[in-house]
Amino acid sequence: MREQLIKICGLSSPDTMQAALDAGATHVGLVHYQPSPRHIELPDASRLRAMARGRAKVVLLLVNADIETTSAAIEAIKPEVIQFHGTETPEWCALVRKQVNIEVWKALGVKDKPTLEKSARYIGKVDRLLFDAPATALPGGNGTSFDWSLLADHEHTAAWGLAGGLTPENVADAIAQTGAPLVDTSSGVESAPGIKDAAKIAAFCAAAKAG
Ligand SMILES: O=C(O)c1ccccc1NCC(=O)[C@H](O)[C@H](O)COP(=O)(O)O
Repeated sequence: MREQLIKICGLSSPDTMQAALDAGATHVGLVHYQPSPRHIELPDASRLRAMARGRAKVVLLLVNADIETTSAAIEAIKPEVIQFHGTETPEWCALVRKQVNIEVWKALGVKDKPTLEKSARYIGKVDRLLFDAPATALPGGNGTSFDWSLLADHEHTAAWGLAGGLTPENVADAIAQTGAPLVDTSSGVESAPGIKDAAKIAAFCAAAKAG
């Protein structure tokens, strides 16, 4: 039976990292992007990274980071995955993937069919596409969903995941509707922006596994 992949994104404290690991998250996201309420500095990120070693894959989340920031973050965190969540080009993603030999994901905001089809330019350049809601106040982490029916007849030719407004209450339905092999949440498991809630994390993971 296929394992449901579950990413809890925007973790920034040891207790909620522990909650995500104990709940069975397969991926844990660390946001290194100053404007985000989930931004984590590299020393703290490195300490959370150590907690996850051998239990879940650490996803370093960057948004249009320059080479120095990208290099420093990779060196400090040594993630299993880098998720680019800005306007990074397929060429940039492929270059980083080749240079550092780390799994690379590209997040894309799905507005309509054309934007979904444009994701094809990343095929072969990244390891996974993450279909998220379009950027609003932030490039991601806005707690808003996109129209999942847009995925109904989309031919997935690469590994992919679903993000945007997923909660313990709707994640099973999202999986049933889309067949998403990976689900990703940030706002939906928080009590306030940037404040992760251990009970919501557990509920999300349980619902996703049951989905
Ligand atoms: O989480 C953030 O604060 C964030 C900020 C800037 C870019 C990306 C960000 N999050 C990336 C993610 O993968 C989120 O989990 C994804 O966008 C879904 O967020 P949400 O709708 O809040 O569940």
